[in-house]
Amino acid sequence: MASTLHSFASAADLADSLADKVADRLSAAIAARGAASIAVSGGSTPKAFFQALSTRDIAWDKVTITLVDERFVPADNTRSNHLLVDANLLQNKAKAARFVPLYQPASSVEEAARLATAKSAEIGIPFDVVILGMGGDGHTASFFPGGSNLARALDASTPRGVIPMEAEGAGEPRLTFTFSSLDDAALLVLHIEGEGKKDVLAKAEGSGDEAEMPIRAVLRRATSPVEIYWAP
Ligand SMILES: O=C1O[C@H](COP(=O)(O)O)[C@@H](O)[C@H](O)[C@H]1O
Repeated sequence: MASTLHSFASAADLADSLADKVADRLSAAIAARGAASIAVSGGSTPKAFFQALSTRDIAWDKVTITLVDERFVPADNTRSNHLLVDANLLQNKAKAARFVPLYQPASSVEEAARLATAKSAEIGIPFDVVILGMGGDGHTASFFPGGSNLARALDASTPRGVIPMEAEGAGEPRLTFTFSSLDDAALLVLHIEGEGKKDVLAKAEGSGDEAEMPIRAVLRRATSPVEIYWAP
């Protein structure tokens, strides 16, 4: 499916524009079905966007927020994506939203993935909005090059749900939604910032294996068009 690049003069401009776009999509879903869902990424990039989105005037009590991926760490760990969402998105007007965490206090990441799959199954599918990020190694969600479960995660026939992932570049074991859970979102966004990420994107858009740069799976095979949001 084709992708469209939206470039902005600054990260602040991008955050505002993306927040407006996402808020419009969530409001449209609420108008149509009485509920809306969004799966967001962690990492360093989405903070300003989260803060902008949290102020938008929509019926947040009808919105379910989850993460596209998470570290297998509790929510008070500084590396938790849940902590980032708590501090920056579940604030202001968005405080009224329901949050479904991927981390579960289980004895193994495999068990946590099973529990997270069961909990997230209550969220309507497909997601109304998915916001992906991308690492300098070409990973997105927790689809890491060399990841223990990468082939399963990227296989379009793997059912929707959350699976475990371990990889050298990932630090802790991870929990990630599968490709099939994310690629058909009504609004599918890849949010990246900086010249370095633009170069990584250009490389990913070239030829080469998906396993080498897993973002390629999204750019090449997502059912929905990919809206790429970039600022320097
Ligand atoms: O590990 C992760 O990294 C990616 C990219 O993060 P960034 O810090 O380079 O913006 C992120 O999309 C993913 O959700 C996160 O778990």
